[in-house]
Amino acid sequence: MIEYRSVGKTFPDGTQAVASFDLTIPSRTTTVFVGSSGCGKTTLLRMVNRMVDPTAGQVLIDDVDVATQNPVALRRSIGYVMQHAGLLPHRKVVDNVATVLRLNGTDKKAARERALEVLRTVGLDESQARKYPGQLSGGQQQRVGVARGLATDPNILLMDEPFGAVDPIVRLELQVELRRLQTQLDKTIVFVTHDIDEAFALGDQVVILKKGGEVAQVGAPADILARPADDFVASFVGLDKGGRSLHVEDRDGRKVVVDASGRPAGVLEG
Ligand SMILES: Nc1ncnc2c1ncn2[C@@H]1O[C@H](COP(=O)(O)OP(=O)(O)OP(=O)(O)O)[C@@H](O)[C@H]1O
Repeated sequence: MIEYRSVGKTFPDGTQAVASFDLTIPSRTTTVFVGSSGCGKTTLLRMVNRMVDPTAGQVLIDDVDVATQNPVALRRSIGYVMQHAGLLPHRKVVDNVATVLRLNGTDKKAARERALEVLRTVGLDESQARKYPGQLSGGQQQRVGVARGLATDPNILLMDEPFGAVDPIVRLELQVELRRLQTQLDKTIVFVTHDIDEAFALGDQVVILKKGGEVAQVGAPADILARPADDFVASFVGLDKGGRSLHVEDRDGRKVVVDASGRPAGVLEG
């Protein structure tokens, strides 16, 4: 479990990124921070592994304040996946993944074996593992980024807009893949995005943020859609202009669900 208790962050230049933030993130679930640019998502995410230290309040992992932990050891014990995969271009894919393990003291052979195993988990084979990052597509590079985040089998995986730089179709594929991985691996995932559809697709718990890390609403996607807290949330999730409204039409005895613009979204069963 990760807990934010009255957490604030003011950067040395006086920018207040987060005013006062409280949240509990249950273990083995996916929590998504979603909000527009500059609302403090990345700052909040990075407080978990001490890439950013709060200037007020506490962040606790399983009841232990991260401020009491060695930052380097903490960072190595938590998976981190960033937007542009962040791979070393002159090192083969397998070595990019093995590097984290080597830093943790795993010997070379075991590190390579584990790297290949975790690359297989994210859908990459041995021939791709032997390539350099630049020889892979953007979507494949992101898979390598995820593999690297998972290499040490951390309990917590932090993901900062990991699918932001790939095209929409690959992005959907990666979302499906992450959901599959989550069922298989059971990690505590904290995921940052500014895309509400992505947040709803991935989050067990979705945290909609306003500027300064202010929480507009926290909840399961269906609950947010059913009961948006205010007009800001309704508009952010696309309820205000009928963007998500669906209705049922009878077509040859089948109940077809149709969106506001008349496009079919599916068929009602039962
Ligand atoms: N090192 C820093 N020094 C000063 N201000 C910072 C620093 N890092 C972030 N900020 C500011 O803090 C606020 C929150 O930034 P943060 O990156 O957490 O937002 P975000 O929601 O992740 O945005 P984006 O989606 O654009 O990445 C912004 O106003 C940003 O400019």
